[in-house]
Amino acid sequence: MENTKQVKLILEDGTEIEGTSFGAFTSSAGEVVFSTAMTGYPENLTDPSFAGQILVLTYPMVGNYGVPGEELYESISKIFESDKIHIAGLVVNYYSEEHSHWNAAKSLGDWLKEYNIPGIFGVDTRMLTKKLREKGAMLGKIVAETDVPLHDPNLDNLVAQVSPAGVQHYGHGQHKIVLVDCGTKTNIIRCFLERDVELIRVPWDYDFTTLDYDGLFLSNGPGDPKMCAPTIQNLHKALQQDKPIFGICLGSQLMGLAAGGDTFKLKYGHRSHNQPVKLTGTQHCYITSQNHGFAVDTETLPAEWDMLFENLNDGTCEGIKHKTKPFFSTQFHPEAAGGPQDTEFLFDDFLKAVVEYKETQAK
Ligand SMILES: NC(=O)CC[C@H](N)C(=O)O
Repeated sequence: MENTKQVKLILEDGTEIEGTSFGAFTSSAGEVVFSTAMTGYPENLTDPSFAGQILVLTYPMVGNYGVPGEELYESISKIFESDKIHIAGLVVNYYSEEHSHWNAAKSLGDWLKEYNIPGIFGVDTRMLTKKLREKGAMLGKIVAETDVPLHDPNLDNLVAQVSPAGVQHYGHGQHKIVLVDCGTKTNIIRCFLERDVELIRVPWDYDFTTLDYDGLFLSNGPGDPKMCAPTIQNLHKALQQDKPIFGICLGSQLMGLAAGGDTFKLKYGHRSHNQPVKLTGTQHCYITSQNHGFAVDTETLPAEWDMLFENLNDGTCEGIKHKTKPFFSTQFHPEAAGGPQDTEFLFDDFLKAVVEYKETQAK
């Protein structure tokens, strides 16, 4: 065994669990959250929405397919959801040191080491998940040699930390889409570039209302949506117009806040690849990929807005929609990566709304 150093996972309620270190032998604090997805750790670890979080995976064997090598397409990763690991730490039951997969370039442990992120294995992650479900998401820390204080990442402006510094352009399609990057997953960019789009990717606090565009997209991102005051202000202005707007995850929460509604923190969040959501007014259920700890409080939405999707596990809001204007959002991830791709058609619905908007403008 390459590394048999012991480390501890300590939760804010006093729970202490001993395990073995893999990845970087260092200490780290964050919010402890769990995902019940069975695969997809390369995607999860690079999803910027996980910034500040110690991720517990309930699937018992992790690392067996290693980590793929990077490949770029027009400066965008073809493989990962951003250009680095964002989690604060990783907690697994069995870490498989021997990996084997046709596109593996390195082990999960070596990849974590590259970014100085600690992992702990030998933890009963299902017991831990039951605890997090009963008590709710908790702060915690992985402690190696030196202790660190607990830290609540939801008090930080994590979006400002993961959003890009400048504006970038991609694609040469017919429809000009502004993507407000609050920590976007690259598969959202890939989903747009597979369609007839020119993408203008702007930072979270950029005043996009001054730009010439046909449709506005609001990305996913880490932390409490209420930290994004400048984005909410700009979005509020965009809501006064008629140009189509689509938001995913944090983008959905920002849409709710800009519309005048409120958001709240869920007891333990939704993180998995099999979350059932119902399209309001129908009996259609979609199985979706999710990663969120906050949600829009539908009770607080103004009269012009409706819930678009409902989570069939806990009844919470999985998306909202304006009753008359082409504005809609999903709390889940239609771009998947990882997870089911059943709702990718929502990108087409958005672009259809863009085409319709442009046709009415041309009349
Ligand atoms: N994936 C996301 O965009 C997550 C949004 C927000 N940070 C939440 O946890 O609810």
